[in-house]
Amino acid sequence: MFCVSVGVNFIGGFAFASGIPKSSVSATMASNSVRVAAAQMTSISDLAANLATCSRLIKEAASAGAKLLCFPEAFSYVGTKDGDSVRVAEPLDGPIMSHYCSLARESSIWLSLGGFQEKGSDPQRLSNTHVIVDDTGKIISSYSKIHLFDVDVPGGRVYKESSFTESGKDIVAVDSPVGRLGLSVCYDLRFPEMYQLLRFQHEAQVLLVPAAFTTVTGEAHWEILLRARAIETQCYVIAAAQAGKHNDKRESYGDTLIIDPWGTIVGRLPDRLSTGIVVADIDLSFVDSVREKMPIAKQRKPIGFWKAASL
Ligand SMILES: O=C(O)CNC(=O)[C@H](CS)NC(=O)CCC(=O)C(=O)O
Repeated sequence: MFCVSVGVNFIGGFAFASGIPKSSVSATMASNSVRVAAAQMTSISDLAANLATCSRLIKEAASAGAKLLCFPEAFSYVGTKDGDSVRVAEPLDGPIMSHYCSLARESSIWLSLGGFQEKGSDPQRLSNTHVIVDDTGKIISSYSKIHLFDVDVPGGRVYKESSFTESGKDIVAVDSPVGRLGLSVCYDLRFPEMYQLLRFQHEAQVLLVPAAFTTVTGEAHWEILLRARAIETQCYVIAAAQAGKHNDKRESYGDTLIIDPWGTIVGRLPDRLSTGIVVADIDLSFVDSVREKMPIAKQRKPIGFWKAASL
């Protein structure tokens, strides 16, 4: 079974839980736009099973005409306990990432692989790395998660990501066929200054937020934070999410979203927890027009202004 969902909240967006969409997708594509896709999945502690799911979703996205497919944080593996992901961690030139690079090449599609367990020099700790692969299967950029999820979730678990993860140091933006991408991972979403830098210093047009939000925090904050980041940076936001039960102890909120620079949701799966892809058309001239009509880049005050004003 598959379903296509197009409604007031899905302007230009299509979602399908599996298979090829019923409607003729290309007939509705705007002339100067580029199609993107975002995946939703429930990764488990089985590398081969997750790779098979990703492979299927990559083929779906490519046949829907998407130039870029974004996967959620921890797409290749979600362990049952913290140590598990350190054990499966590999360098970016290891066998796991090369499988994903081959899939990109075979389907001629760019991939955003958010939250790969990257092995570093410290055997006790990994980097939570967002990797961009081009349509020839080449890794062209990577960003390691800067803000680590050390949080006592009210009514939920205590998380201490820093106990097994090394924090990244560099902000990363990279050009792609769908515009200039600003890279981030999950909990970074709560730190707006990073997205301000991505927009105003690194000239991002499309912000990528692969995530595995908790159910409690997702319900309260997910959509609001994502739409706020889109509105205040005047960027498209693509937020691929882990969804549902990974194991007995772990569950993710889901609700993969694509949002335009006006804050409108243009892509959302019909079911918050299903596995599948959603596609939407990115129109960079719309980014320009929003920025031209509301010129916040020129109107914002430098830090020095605030210091002087408060004296
Ligand atoms: O470790 C893995 O397997 C994948 N990584 C995660 O799940 C990470 C670190 S524990 N989760 C988050 O950042 C949740 C953020 C969140 O839920 C919020 O900001 O509210």
